[in-house]
Amino acid sequence: MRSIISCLKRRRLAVLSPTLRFGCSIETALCEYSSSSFPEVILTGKHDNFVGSYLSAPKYFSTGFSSVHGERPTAEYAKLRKESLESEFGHALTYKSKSLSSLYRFGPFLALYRATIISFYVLKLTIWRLFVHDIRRRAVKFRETLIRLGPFYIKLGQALSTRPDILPKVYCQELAKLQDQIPPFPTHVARRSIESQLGVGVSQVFADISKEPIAAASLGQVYKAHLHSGELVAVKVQRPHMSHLLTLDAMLFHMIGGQLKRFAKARKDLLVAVNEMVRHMFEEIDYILEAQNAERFASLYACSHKEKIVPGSAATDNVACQKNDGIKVPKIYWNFTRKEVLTMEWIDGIKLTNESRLRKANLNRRRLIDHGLYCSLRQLLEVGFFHADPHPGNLVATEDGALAYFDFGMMGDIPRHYRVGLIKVLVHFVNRDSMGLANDFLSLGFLPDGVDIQSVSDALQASFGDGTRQSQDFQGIMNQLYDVMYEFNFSLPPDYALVIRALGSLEGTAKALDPDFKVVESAYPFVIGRLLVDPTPDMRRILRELLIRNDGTIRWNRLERLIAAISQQASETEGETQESYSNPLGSFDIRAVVSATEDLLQFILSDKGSRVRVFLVRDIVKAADVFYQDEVLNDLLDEKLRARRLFGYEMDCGFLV
Ligand SMILES: Nc1ncnc2c1ncn2[C@@H]1O[C@H](COP(=O)(O)OP(=O)(O)OP(=O)(O)O)[C@@H](O)[C@H]1O
Repeated sequence: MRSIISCLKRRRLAVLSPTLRFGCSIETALCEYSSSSFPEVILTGKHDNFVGSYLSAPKYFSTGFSSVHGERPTAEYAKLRKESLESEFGHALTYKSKSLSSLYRFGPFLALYRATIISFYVLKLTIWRLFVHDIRRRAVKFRETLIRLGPFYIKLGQALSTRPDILPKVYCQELAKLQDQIPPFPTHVARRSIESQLGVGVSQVFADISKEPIAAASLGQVYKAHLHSGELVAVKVQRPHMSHLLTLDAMLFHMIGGQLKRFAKARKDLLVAVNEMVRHMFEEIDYILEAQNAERFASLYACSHKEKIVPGSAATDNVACQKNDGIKVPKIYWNFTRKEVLTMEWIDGIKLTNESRLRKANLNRRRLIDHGLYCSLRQLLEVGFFHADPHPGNLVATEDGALAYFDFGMMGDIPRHYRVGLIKVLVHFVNRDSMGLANDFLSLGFLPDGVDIQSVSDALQASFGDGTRQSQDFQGIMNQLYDVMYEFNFSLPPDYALVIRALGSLEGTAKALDPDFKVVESAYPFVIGRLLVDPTPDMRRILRELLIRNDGTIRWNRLERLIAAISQQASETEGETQESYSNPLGSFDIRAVVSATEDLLQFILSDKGSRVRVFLVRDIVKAADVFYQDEVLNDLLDEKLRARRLFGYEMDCGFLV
């Protein structure tokens, strides 16, 4: 409380008082603000007809005004953005004027009021914890408290659920249950918001709209409506005053967090992580950005893209596209979309958790899982732009067997070196190469510089245990890794936290269809495919690591699996398969295999491959020995069928004797 009062005295609560004046356009002003020297404090500007408040998060502003994913915004986007802002802030002096100006006039008191409420709940929780020592009960209470505290804290809890580097595992598991916990807000408020955002009456835009929301979520709720043209649409309307509420809570949280850091030995990176989460939250309440994300996602994944691999290139968006019905994304109606209202095509779907409806619709679950996993792996390992929250509420099956994605508010964009890093982690994990894994974690920034890498490797090696890990759940594997890494003060870079969230959500969703589903195992053929088709040096190095041990010996079992996968792919390509559909996960261009094999042979024949050649010759001699001494040879001589299976044609094996 003292800190709030001191901030009030120092007038750092700019959000609540019209301290800044400017005489330029809204965009220029906000851009200037974003690059101003203000710390993470809310900024308010008042200039005749403009009152606004924003968290000074430069990335947030840059997303909105100067760059979208590093590109200049399209003219259409900039126009919509401007309209949205003007409508938002214009209303400060129109129909919402009273409520908003009173909000600002009484701002400091509102902040104090809110701070009191938050303190009350925090105090209650702290006292309760003094009497309850069971960590699971504590975690449940923590989750319940977050729900009481509202959208900001619910979203924060959802984000924290993927951060076992910040919170204990039990808490993370409990917070993962935080979904759609807020009751819907009244429809008349939603209608008013639609009208104010679109600038016309609801009946002028929609021929009809459902009386009650079809779905309510933490930040908004969805209505079903018909346009006058007859098209069925979903209208997502944001909860009122969302940006103000989030801003206020974010600011108070930041202030309290700052003080906590001073008094308690809070982790240094905690506030950085929370700031990143808040940034994502602000992105989520910008439906124009969400609509853009949906279109980008559709253009990349709603049809099958064969990436043109440009050796060494970082850009992966240059894709050629063939139509594929496997993935669907709702089409955006830009004319009826603003910052707080999103109008999109209505997609009728069956929730993946609704087993009986899926069965009735005669949908092939295996196909749904494979397509979902294939799409997710392409997002994470191939293209980089990914849906960070594919939980069962955001993925539905359509009657024709496609998978539809909803909710593009939380998206991640990982650069190529991170994607390669992820593949390395997977391969080192499968190889149980603890030193490789430890080095990956260090180079990806999971571990602080100067960490004793040998100790990390030893701890990881010990955790590999009895060798059953490969078939474990992704969540199980992560939990085990976290347990090990916790000792070494590891922290997850925000992008990776999102990747892990995406994989965790995906596994949860797939498990709703198939309780035995394992992400890591199922992803393996895809990873192999990536390694084969991508001829860049780093990928070739990983392929070699997969097949050849550090000491130069060859992993024959892996090679055998690889050859089996290739021959299956070859037979599918030739149309020999009897299956009703071909699994996209193991599909790759057979020409790429030839090129990969050539590269591998070149390596073996090069100077660097001299050790491998020694082991190769040794293994061949050993194998020949087995042929001479074992019954295998007799079997071969006796059963020509076996010979045919081994060599592909009937032969006289006599020469071997
Ligand atoms: N285009 C659509 N067609 C049909 N139903 C939809 C559509 N878009 C959303 N829905 C329904 O509305 C629900 C909520 O939508 P969405 O997840 O986009 O909202 P949200 O406010 O972003 O939720 P969250 O709290 O998960 O961020 C979805 O789970 C889905 O059931």
